[in-house]
Amino acid sequence: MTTGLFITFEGIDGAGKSSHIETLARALRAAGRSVTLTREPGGTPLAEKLRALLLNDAMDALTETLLAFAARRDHLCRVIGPALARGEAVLCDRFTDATFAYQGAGRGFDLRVLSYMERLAQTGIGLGPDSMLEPDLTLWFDVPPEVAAERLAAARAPDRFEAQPVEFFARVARGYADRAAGAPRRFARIDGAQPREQVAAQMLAAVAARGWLPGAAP
Ligand SMILES: Nc1ncnc2c1ncn2[C@@H]1O[C@H](COP(=O)(O)OP(=O)(O)OP(=O)(O)O)[C@@H](O)[C@H]1O
Ligand SMILES: Cc1cn([C@H]2C[C@H](O)[C@@H](COP(=O)(O)O)O2)c(=O)[nH]c1=O
Repeated sequence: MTTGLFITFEGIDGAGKSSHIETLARALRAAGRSVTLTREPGGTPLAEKLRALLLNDAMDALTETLLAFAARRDHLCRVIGPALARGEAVLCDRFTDATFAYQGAGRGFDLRVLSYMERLAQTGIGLGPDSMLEPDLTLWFDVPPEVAAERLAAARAPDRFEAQPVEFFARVARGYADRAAGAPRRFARIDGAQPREQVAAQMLAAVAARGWLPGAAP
């Protein structure tokens, strides 16, 4: 039985997820929670090796998908599941919605196969043999692809995904919108195009609205 809190951060590259995850960690710690901060692909020694392959080596969409789910399974078994069982808040920079957005909407990989793999990878982690573990909340940083591209161009050398054209990110953004429409209670849309302080305020309000931070009544 899991007793913790599982919050994921999603959005296209350059949306501002990584800039805000630490802010939420600090707020939750100040509210008395133990926090595990982690990311996908990655979060374990094995998954970090798979991340390096996924971000740097050329491969087809099926190979990307298999690597993403292999990394996720190891991460769930070794880090996320145990932290939730200890009652911690797990803040994860990307999770399965990224696979639906990037490999599904971005690359055109079959969404029904992704749904099957999602169930396979996320079942048997803390909740009992037949229950699929899902985030309690997904903070979706929604930013127009052109804005994200401008930010990234100013920030760093691109990896294999960040080097994709703006049309790819327009498809990925639609993929996130579709996932959000399919799970409106789990998703909170954050307008990531706002200045940082306003983005942080939206994020904290979304968590407080669920009763996990002081400030807003659930
Ligand atoms: N609200 C904002 N306004 C302007 N610039 C921002 C904002 N949020 C983040 N940035 C800047 O945009 C760039 C990308 O931000 P960040 O790395 O947090 O995005 P990300 O969503 O984690 O991207 P990736 O998924 O590619 O790692 C950074 O240079 C960051 O400083
Ligand atoms: C989990 C996951 C990630 N990706 C892509 C999305 C990003 O371009 C990179 C991760 O880089 P970040 O700077 O940490 O955001 O990987 C993917 O294609 N599929 C996935 O399942």
